Amino acid sequence: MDAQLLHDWIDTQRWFGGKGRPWHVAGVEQLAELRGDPSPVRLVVVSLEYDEVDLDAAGGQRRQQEAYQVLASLRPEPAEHLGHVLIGESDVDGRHYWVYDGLHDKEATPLLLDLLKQGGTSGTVSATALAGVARVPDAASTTVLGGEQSNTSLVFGGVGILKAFRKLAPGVNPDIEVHEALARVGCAEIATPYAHLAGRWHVDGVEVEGDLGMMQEFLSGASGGWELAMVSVRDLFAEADLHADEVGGDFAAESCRLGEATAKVHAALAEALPTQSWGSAQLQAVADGMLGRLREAVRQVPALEPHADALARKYAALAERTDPVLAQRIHGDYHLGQVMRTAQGWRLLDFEGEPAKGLDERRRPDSTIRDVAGMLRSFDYAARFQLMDRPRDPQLEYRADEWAERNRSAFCDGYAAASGRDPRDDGDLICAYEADKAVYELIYEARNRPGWIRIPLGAIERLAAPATA
Ligand SMILES: Nc1ncnc2c1ncn2[C@@H]1O[C@H](COP(=O)(O)OP(=O)(O)O)[C@@H](O)[C@H]1O
Ligand SMILES: O=P(O)(O)O[C@H]1O[C@H](CO)[C@@H](O[C@H]2O[C@H](CO)[C@@H](O)[C@H](O)[C@H]2O)[C@H](O)[C@H]1O
Repeated sequence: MDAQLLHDWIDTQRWFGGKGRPWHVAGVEQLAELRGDPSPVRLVVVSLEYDEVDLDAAGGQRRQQEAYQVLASLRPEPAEHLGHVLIGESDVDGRHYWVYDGLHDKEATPLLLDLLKQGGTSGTVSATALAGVARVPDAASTTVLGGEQSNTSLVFGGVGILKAFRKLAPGVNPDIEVHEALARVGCAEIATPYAHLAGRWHVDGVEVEGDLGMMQEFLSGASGGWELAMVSVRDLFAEADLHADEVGGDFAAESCRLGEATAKVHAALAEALPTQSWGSAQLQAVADGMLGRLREAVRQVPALEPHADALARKYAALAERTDPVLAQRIHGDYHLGQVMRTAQGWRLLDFEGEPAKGLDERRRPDSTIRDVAGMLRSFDYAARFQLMDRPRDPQLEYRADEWAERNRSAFCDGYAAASGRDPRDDGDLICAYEADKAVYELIYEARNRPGWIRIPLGAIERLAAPATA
């Protein structure tokens, strides 16, 4: 397939993380042909290389490489209904095709479903079917989820959802690993995993193996945590003379239940996967990592500079802690967009960890306080998001503070009730992890949504301010 065509298409996709940096296609490798003539469907890995040269630890020059998954649906005739997902026209194996993004092609996606349901292999792709996949109907209709996603998710027959990973990495994908481990210990606060896909491709001439996708139970009728929080804040702003606990859409009881569900998942993770006890050396390493991210963020967002010393002191306090910290597998990128409320309770989604981190780092044990801090930051985001496009209004800002505080506190209450340990008792940890998350968000917003930078910057100003008696 034509490399320039793939380049120009990938460069415009929401799931492509390298926008704005020059890069080129280094190779296109076919892993499997799911259907042959006359309209082949091929699962390919596009390897790309960034043009800028980095220095590696030994001072050598190297270029960063990445691999992306594409399901290419090759049609000998143009398909008008797929015009919005056309990759382009290309000559392949001596024939002319219109090439489409097969994950959006309802004639191509059933081939993936068949493979997932049957298990077994096709080319270098292997499918592992788990118990629940039998519930997905054979002739399932497919819907592609819209929205801001780092991957592409397909809903089959309203019963199963397949997340096809776009950016691939050799090794075990944490989302699959964690879902399987949690299902094994009977954790109820997740969507049951149904099947997964792995494949083999080459990096620098060496064959590697990695995960391509996971199918799990589709939580039908569930509502997203972020959307529910938005409704609650909207109701509060509509009656700004009332307190957060007086309006109909009060969210505190849900936040408390979310805290409980979070604590249960943390307990299940500690049961299912290895844990560590961190002493001062490990805490120093964590503080160093946070400091490194802070320095990088100051380089990218100069408005952070005046607060950098104060944040660095919070990280130093973490390293001075004398009590050991239990480290275990955690969610890693926890926020209101990663949880859904079903009729039975909250469910946690997407255990992939922070997309910007490498796979090894994402699989490393960490303090559960990283997740708690992530969700506390998310309550702050939810409270302030609807103030973004309005003229400044001190009354609404006051209400937003109140909403954030009420729900942050309810979440910690729920977490404490279910775990027997109140996260607020670990003030030094919470403070350092919350600051680190806000710094991550600052970089994320600068790259993706510059208009939102005020939210994490405001949090950093508050966290950096000297404590008042
Ligand atoms: N099991 C599920 N049931 C219903 N909806 C889901 C399920 N998993 C994910 N979703 C929906 O898809 C969105 C993106 O899923 P997520 O796993 O976070 O993907 P990504 O890693 O691409 O961000 C979620 O916010 C949710 O709306
Ligand atoms: O869900 P992803 O794994 O893609 O996470 C990334 O994008 C999130 C935004 O969609 C980002 O979350 C930040 O914005 C949220 C509101 O949109 C807010 O609830 C979160 O608290 C805030 O961190 C996330 O950080 C990023 O990794």
